[in-house]
Amino acid sequence: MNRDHSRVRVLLLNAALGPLDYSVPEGMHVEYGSIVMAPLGPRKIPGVVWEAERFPADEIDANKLRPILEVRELPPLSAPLRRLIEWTAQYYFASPASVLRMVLSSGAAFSDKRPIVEYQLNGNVPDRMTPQREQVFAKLVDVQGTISELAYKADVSIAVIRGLEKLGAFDRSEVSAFSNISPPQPDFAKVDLSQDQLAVSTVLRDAVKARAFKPYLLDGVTGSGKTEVYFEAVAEALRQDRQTLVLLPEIALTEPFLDRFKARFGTEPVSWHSGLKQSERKRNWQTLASGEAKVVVGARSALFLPYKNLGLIIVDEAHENSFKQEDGVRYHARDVAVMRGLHEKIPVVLASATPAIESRHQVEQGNYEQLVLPARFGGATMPEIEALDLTQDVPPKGSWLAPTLVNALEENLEKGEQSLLFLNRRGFAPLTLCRTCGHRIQCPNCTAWMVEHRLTRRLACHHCGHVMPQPDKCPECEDEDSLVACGPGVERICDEVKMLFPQARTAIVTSDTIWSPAKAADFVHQMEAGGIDIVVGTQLVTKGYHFPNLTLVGVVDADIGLEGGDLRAAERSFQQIAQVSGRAGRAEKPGHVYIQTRMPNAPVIQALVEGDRDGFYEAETESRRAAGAPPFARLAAIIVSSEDNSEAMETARLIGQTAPKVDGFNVYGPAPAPLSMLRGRHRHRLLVHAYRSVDLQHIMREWLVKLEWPRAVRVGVDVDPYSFV
Ligand SMILES: Nc1ncnc2c1ncn2[C@@H]1O[C@H](COP(=O)(O)OP(=O)(O)OP(=O)(O)O)[C@@H](O)[C@H]1O
Ligand SMILES: [Zn+2]
Repeated sequence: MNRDHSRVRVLLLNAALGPLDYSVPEGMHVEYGSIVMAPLGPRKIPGVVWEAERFPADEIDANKLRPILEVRELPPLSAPLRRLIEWTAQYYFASPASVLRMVLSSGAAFSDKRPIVEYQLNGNVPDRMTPQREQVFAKLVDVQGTISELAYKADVSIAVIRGLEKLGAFDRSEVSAFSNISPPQPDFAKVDLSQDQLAVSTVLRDAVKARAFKPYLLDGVTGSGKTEVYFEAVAEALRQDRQTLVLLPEIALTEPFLDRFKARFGTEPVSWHSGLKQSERKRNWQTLASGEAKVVVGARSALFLPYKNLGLIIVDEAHENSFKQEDGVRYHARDVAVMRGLHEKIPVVLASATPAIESRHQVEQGNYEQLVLPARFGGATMPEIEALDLTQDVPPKGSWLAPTLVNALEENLEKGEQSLLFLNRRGFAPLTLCRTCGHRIQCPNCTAWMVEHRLTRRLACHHCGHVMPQPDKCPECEDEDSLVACGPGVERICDEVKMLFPQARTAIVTSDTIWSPAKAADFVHQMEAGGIDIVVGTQLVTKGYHFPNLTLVGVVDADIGLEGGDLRAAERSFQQIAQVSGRAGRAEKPGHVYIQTRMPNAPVIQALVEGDRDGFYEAETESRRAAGAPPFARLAAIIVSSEDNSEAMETARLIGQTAPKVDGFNVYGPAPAPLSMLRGRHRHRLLVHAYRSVDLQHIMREWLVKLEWPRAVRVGVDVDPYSFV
């Protein structure tokens, strides 16, 4: 038999191993992209058949090859997807297996078609109650899920759920991982587009028909109808019987999106995010791989899924930094989306009211086409924006809202209109301090203060998740009643609002309160029904939402974002404040925005007040150009960490000392990271700066591959970094 047919290279789902060769037993059919099960030692692990020339590996003697055990009944991964996996691994210094893991989404691909058993409380209460059991009954009202999902949702151990199951507290039901879904209809509800909208949607529809790679920057002010416009492109993809992927930055935004999609297309799209149940995850994976799911809306991880015939990718709120993944494979979903478009030969639409400077630069370079929606839909006006100088308009002692803002809130309440206060800080207070000895309560695992969460009576580290009960005396000097909360978080602002306006109905919106799409849906419905007067929220409320009766926005502290100042600080502040301002006055009633600041003359604040977006962008772009910062050059961070500080330091020093000397390629550091301890690991950073003319990946690979460091040291590379801590 011809050796080439009996031997294949397989990329295994194991990040520690390179690809391995296997033999193909007679009668088994495999092709490139086939998903197979292969033996590895005593185990059996999944993998994908790959072109051998793309992953060099040691040639093993044909008679030593072990046979592939089975080919899964799943569509083979397409060539464009295989190229995307290779590109992502190469560009971001990740192992191909760790990218493959996102494609196969671990368990989701390997459904064995057995029905999944889910449980739901049935009202039977056991004779003996324990605190954990109480918790189950409190938290699992109307919740259905597998044993482990229920344990997770109730925050108890699996044993507690199992115990209750034995006592008959649950009803069980079998759910199939497979079901028929009715496809969205392109002409379910027609919308009349404005002239501007029509012009843009025509370009996008033609792009979908053209079936060619082309990136677009859909640049439209808040409330201009970007969603409405890209829906026309989705409709065209549906007519062409091709799939669409819509990426959203936050799972909290999926629920309102589903409603809106359903109103336009008659049925909900398939969703993909971390909040899915295992049964849903399996079903959704299978349906998008089979082509049955026509439209998928999801968080960044949806980008790597094996769509059968993708025809369009939309990245909504494309400027959002949450598209950058900060652990595992450190990729930027916006950028990988464009690469996927290139490989699949389809259009990619980046939609935003405040595009990233990187995206604008691509337009200037002629790589992306810009499509502009200059005005709000239906004659709604842009809100009036005013800066409040906190040094002049001083909040009373111990409070945070300036008198002018308080008056505005009061008037808005009287008018029966809704208000939103924005502060990008979860919890009650960012720091707890002892008045007697000056001790500050720090996380034991991180260089970070513990943040007080008064609603749950705990202190929490926002970096590693460590929590401790709220202490009643200073852990250092043991003085009682000496601990004070310093600075405000959203909970504290909400307390202030309640003191000022006891009659007002308030809501706190952060990832602590809105942690699932269902919670987000509750919030949206309450807002729409007029059940909330004043919302206090973090960046979670700044984007996407459309509440016609919301007319007042207060930015509690516009200066926070500029502290610490990495290269995008000003841009990010501008985007955040412009986005949150964009929630005000989106329908008939005009909106008003107050920005509290100590620096009313800062360029960011000035640009916001004057509505001079383009002026701000131009100045910011010029300063990036002058500084040789991205997008005019490229950066890569090297993060060295270990539980042993001297090991980490030595490795970082070794990396620094061996840095290659290449024109246009410079290495800065090492230096202790600003977050010098994270999850118990000491961290040191180096920063690589390279001009676009040099091949950063190639130089770095050649350099790092030759070095060795102790096993316990981790060296991570973050290409195009967004975080510098
Ligand atoms: N042609 C139209 N016909 C009817 N309603 C429209 C039309 N265009 C936009 N709208 C409505 O105007 C509101 C704002 O539109 P949309 O949410 O799409 O704006 P956006 O540009 O995505 O805003 P943002 O960037 O602030 O999220 C929505 O309620 C939308 O349904
Ligand atoms: Zn911590």
